[in-house]
Amino acid sequence: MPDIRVKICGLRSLDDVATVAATKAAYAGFVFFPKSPRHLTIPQARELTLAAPVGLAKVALVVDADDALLDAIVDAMPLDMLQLHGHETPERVAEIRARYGLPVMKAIGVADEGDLAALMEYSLVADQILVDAKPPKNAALPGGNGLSFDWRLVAQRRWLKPWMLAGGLTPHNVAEAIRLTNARQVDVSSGVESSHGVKDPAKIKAFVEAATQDGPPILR
Ligand SMILES: O=C(O)c1ccccc1N[C@@H]1O[C@H](COP(=O)(O)O)[C@@H](O)[C@H]1O
Repeated sequence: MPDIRVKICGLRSLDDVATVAATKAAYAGFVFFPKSPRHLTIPQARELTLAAPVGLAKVALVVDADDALLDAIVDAMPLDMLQLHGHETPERVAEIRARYGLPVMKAIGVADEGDLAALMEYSLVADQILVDAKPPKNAALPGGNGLSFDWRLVAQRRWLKPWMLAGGLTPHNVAEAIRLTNARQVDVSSGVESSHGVKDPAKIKAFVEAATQDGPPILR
């Protein structure tokens, strides 16, 4: 089986970073969105990103961020990617890519067939596409809600750029999600937490092992 690249999102402590760094996860995500229980201030995120090993890609997650916020984030810490999880237009994605010279991953919410056209549209301008569940109407968060979508909608599909599957993934369902969709990259936040916004080291380890087929089968 080809390598599966795993992103663990919403790290909030040095212990979280150490836990993720000790697994085969490829990416660590840091959230800059005040409404999120995973939100970090810039000094907090700087400390965590500096503690992360070079081989672990550090991703800053923002939601409709303006240049002032992005400037402050990018200037303060080492980053490998920007994740745009709001209503950024294709033009804004291109602008951010050009301004910061960092790879940009654009999140797209999927609920039905009608949402798939956006994946192709954004794959023209972003470096990666994050295929997430569409948040419920009036949800406080545009992602990180622990909700999945019908994976058959994206099963075996390809776009112009690498893509990552997200939304409601857990140590128990990630292997099946990969098998069904043929995703080569997966992203998780809620599914590796013991309570809202609090990461669980055992779940992180179990998730990475299940995704990379690197551990014992998970018994339910
Ligand atoms: O994690 C958050 O708090 C968050 C806030 C705002 C936008 C996105 C957020 N997380 C991303 O949402 C998806 C799915 O998360 P979950 O596994 O269903 O909880 C994932 O890409 C996170 O990076």
